[in-house]
Amino acid sequence: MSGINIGVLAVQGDVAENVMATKMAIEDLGMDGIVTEVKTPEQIEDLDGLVIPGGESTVIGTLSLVNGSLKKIKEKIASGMPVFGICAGMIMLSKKAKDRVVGEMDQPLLDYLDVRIERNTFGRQKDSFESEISMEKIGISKFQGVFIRAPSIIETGKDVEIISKFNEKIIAVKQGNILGTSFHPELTGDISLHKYFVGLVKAKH
Ligand SMILES: NC(=O)CC[C@H](N)C(=O)O
Repeated sequence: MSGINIGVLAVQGDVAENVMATKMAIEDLGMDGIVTEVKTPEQIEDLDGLVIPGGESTVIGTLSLVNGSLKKIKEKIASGMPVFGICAGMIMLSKKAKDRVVGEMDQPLLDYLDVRIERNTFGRQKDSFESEISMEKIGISKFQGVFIRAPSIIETGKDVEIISKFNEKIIAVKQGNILGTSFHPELTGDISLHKYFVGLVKAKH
């Protein structure tokens, strides 16, 4: 069997950091695989897994809609491709998102992860913070959560597993092959969560 091919959606946001963390995860697991920045539907078609980085979800959504990659990502998720949405990436995966300040938003979403999200739950850029969190359910007992204009999950559907909470707020979830976090693992130097995701991709490969 050939190596795995993981893409990092390179529209906007923390792309390079996620390419690096995913490459390190593959290497650390002793696996054969490549990680590439992807933008177009053609590049997304060939992937075994996709990371959607944090950034600004309205920008990522609108640009992906315009160039046709949103539709292609939806098709790939429907066919079972594992996907890891980080912060804005998790917002992109959701069925419904509102903003803490602005309220209901009509922004392009992938409409897969059965959750309702509140954007900017923890405040603005200046309210960014770090805190130790835990994800026992997926075997990670200690992790440094980096929260930057981070969302939280305010409602979950029946197929959604809650992986972590911080101050009573849901900050990490899993639904089948879809993984989402409010925080930014690629900014910590700890690749355990990226390794977990690569494991999902491998299992599906
Ligand atoms: N760090 C991030 O990805 C922030 C997400 C951003 N607040 C949004 O709503 O899209």
